[in-house]
Amino acid sequence: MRALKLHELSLADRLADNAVDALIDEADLSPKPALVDRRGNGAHSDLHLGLMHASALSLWPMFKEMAEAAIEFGEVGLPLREALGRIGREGEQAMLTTTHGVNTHRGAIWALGLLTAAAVLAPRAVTLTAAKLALLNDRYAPQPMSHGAQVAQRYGARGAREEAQLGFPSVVQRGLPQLHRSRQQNAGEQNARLDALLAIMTDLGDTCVLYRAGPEGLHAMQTGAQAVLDAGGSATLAGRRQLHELDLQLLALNASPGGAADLLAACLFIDRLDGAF
Ligand SMILES: CC(C)(COP(=O)(O)OP(=O)(O)OC[C@H]1O[C@@H](n2cnc3c(N)ncnc32)[C@H](O[C@H]2O[C@H](COP(=O)(O)OP(=O)(O)OP(=O)(O)O)[C@@H](O)[C@H]2O)[C@@H]1O)[C@@H](O)C(=O)NCCC(=O)NCCS
Ligand SMILES: Nc1ncnc2[nH]cnc12
Repeated sequence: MRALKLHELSLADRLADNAVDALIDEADLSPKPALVDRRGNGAHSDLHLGLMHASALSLWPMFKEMAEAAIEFGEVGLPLREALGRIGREGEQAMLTTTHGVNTHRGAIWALGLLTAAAVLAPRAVTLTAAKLALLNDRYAPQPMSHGAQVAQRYGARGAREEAQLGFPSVVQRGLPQLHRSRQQNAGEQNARLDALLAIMTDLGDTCVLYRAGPEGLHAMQTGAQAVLDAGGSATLAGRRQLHELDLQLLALNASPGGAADLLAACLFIDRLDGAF
């Protein structure tokens, strides 16, 4: 049978491929501090790499449906926002069925879902358009006392919702510039991605870390990530030593930067967007 060429796939197909590839590349990237990677489960007892892959693949139809909804509605507005909310909730159910109830990618569904729709509407202004969608209030969204909501109440933390509503500052101001800088310095692609993750961690109010390890854990994540970059980044021996220290410290605190991992996937998605059009 003749293989399909890239341009014969629909835009929705290509964006769904891009989103799932970003999730798989994030999961595979190693060594990530306290996160699931090729080495092991990090700070998680209920996650492993195979589950992260299965979860990512289970989300492909959801990302395609989100892109198709954006094509159908054609503009930022409440009808599209509420369609994305419904599709996202169904996607979460598909994820939970695949993982037998483990939350692998809730934050990623939110961030990459908004970015996928935004990439259809305004490929040159993706984060701004995603922010406009995130600012609209989905009347059908349940208001559970999520981990994010609990730490927002306890510490006044800015979580996944605000990150999107502000246009993903951790991605635009930290992750993507570091990814490009490290590539320019010939760090190698895997080291450049690790550096991008670390740059996101230096400033993020990651509600996963706050929920599991409180402000002490968040401080350890932010200062430890900065120390790796200050030592020269993941491509250098001194940076690798600091990265190992950070891994040990976060594991001891049970502090998994799951929010930062999702935002690295968002970086990789945006970085590859040119190839999807
Ligand atoms: C608006 C929502 C994002 C809901 O947000 P909220 O903060 O209320 O809910 P949470 O359930 O806490 O999920 C937010 C997830 O976002 C990631 N995250 C954390 N901090 C940030 C941040 N500062 N910026 C961006 N993203 C962030 C994070 O996801 C990752 O961690 C997950 C594991 O977390 P958790 O469940 O807490 O897990 P553990 O500690 O491991 O649990 P136990 O071991 O104790 O069991 C993992 O999934 C990563 O993805 C946060 O978890 C949005 O979700 C929403 O409204 N959804 C409804 C439907 C919808 O509209 N969908 C999208 C349409 S486009
Ligand atoms: N690699 C990873 N490990 C743990 N939690 C995550 N959430 C998203 N990616 C993750």
